This record gives sequence, C-alpha cells and structure tokens, in this order.
Amino acid sequence: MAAISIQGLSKTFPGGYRALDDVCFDVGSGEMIALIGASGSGKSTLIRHIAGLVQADRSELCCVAIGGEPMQQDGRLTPRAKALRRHIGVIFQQFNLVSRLSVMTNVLVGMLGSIPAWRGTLGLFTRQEKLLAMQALARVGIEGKARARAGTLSGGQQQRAAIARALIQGARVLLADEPIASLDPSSARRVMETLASLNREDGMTVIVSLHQVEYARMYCPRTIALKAGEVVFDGASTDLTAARLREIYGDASEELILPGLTDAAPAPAGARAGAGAPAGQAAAAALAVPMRPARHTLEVAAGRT
Ligand SMILES: Nc1ncnc2c1ncn2[C@@H]1O[C@H](COP(=O)(O)OP(=O)(O)OP(=O)(O)O)[C@@H](O)[C@H]1O
Repeated sequence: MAAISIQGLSKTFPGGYRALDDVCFDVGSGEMIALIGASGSGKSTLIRHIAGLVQADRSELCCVAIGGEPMQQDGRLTPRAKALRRHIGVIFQQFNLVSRLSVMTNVLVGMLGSIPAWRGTLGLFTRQEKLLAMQALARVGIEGKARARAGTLSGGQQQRAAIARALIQGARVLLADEPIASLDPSSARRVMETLASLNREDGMTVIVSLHQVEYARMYCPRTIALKAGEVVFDGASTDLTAARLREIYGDASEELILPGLTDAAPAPAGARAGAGAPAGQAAAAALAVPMRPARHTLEVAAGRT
C-alpha cells in the first residue's frame, strides 16, 4: 500500500492563480523522493496539501490519502485528517523552533498531540518522555545541545532539532520543505545525511523539496519535478541530467543546477532504494561530500511504531 497517494489534486488560489494542476502520484512506503522545481512551481503548496494544512479545489476526482486512508477528498479534509496528521512530520525552511526555549523543550513539543492537554499546557513531561526526546536528539547527532536555547544553535543544528521533534511525534512520513535552502553546504549535507539515514535505517518515507538537483541525485533515488503546478518529470533522479532539466525548464533550469554540473549523472548514494556506491562516490566528489556511514541507531521511532 502506498504511504502517500495523490489523485487529481488541483489548487486555485483566490484571484484565480492555479498553483497545482491535476497532480497525481503515489509514494511507496520507505521511499525517499525529491521534489524539484523552479521558484513558484508549486512545491510548498503541494507539501502543505499532503500535510493536510490546505484544502484542494473541489473535485470528485481529488484525493490525498496517507497509508490508504483519505486525508482530503473532493477538496475537503476528512474526519480522519487530524489523526493522520500525527503520522506526518513537517519540516520547514525556517526551522519553526521557539528560540527562547531549550532544544529539549522544543523537541518535546512534538509530543503535544499524544499527551493530555493539561500536561502539555503546563509543560509537564514524564521522565520517559524526556528520555525519548534525548534519544531523538542523539539520533540526529545533537544530544549535547539538549539544554541550550534553540536560538543559539546554528541553522543546521536547528533543522536537526526540528527533525528530532518530528521523530518524537512518531511520524512515519517526513515532509521537508526546502530544509537546506538557508544552510551552508556543509550543514546542508549533514541535514540531508540525517534524512537519508532515517529513510535507509528506519524505513521513514521522506519527501524533500530542494532547489538544487545535485542533492536530489545524491540522496534521493526518485525525483518528481513540477513546473507551473504540473508534474513534468517523475522518475529516477539520475535521469534528471542538466540537459533534461534545460529541456523541461529552459533558462529557468539554471537556478536548479550548481555551477559545474556535468551530464555524467551520478546515482543516489544516501538513500534506501539506490545505494549505488561507485556512482554515489562520484556524486560525493562532485559535491565534495564526505562519504561516511550513518552512526546512529534509531531507538525512538522503533519504540513508538
Ligand atoms: N496563499 C497564496 N495565495 C495566492 N497565491 C499563492 C499562495 N501561496 C502560493 N501562491 C502562489 O502559488 C505559486 C506556487 O507557490 P509555492 O510557494 O508552492 O512555490 P514553490 O515551488 O514552493 O516556490 P519557491 O521555490 O520559491 O519556494 C506561486 O506563484 C505563489 O505565488
């Protein structure tokens, strides 16, 4: 059964702008997919629909289902939407942490949907819950920052704290909306490695929207490309060469390619379904990415499924 199934999804904003146009695709459980597209192509809008944060245009053909259960249908959220959202972690470009609170507290916020409201309001978390938060922080490699104020962390560390919050929520699907757009290359790689490791080792289904196709080729076996709200490519990331991108986007393809990309397309190295080592190493070399095995084991999500 598909982890995510999207049929006939269109979105027209007030004023008549059609941001998504009859989008259809399925995402298998445990896939890691890149969402690529020039600015304004509809990536964020699509992610927000999958997360159940926005309602699609009314149409009998429209359905967004999570794990086989409709989240929205005919342009309306279903009664199951709230429960289904608990399985979906959403990570945004701007980390969405509360700067003045500790990293630990920010991560524990991920539990608010599963504990009594009064405890959440008073910030009363059990020892076990705090232990899970520490495990989640260890999983993303920043357990040493648990007591620091979130605002003092680097951008990449804040992004990893946001991933830890999604982990503690018990999410089995991770939607990351341009999670590396504000980061320097080294922090970007660490965040992508973290996402790939959760996908590879824990079977987390991941959709990550990206501005640069090299990261898609490096970490995601499959890429879906959008142009003006339409799916214009859905296939192996390695097939999305610079030439193919130019064919699809014309001059706008330049914003999707790091300078110096050649068409000797490397295979994705980081993720579950595409561990082609030699080609992956070529990609790593192209991006100056240090190839190293993931160090952590996921205790948190495993204990909460
Ligand atoms: N609330 C809204 N009201 C009206 N138009 C909107 C709204 N949200 C998005 N749009 C428009 O829909 C289109 C798609 O926007 P979206 O943010 O999904 O693109 P994107 O691919 O994520 O772009 P970027 O890479 O620049 O973040 C854009 O033209 C945008 O201006």
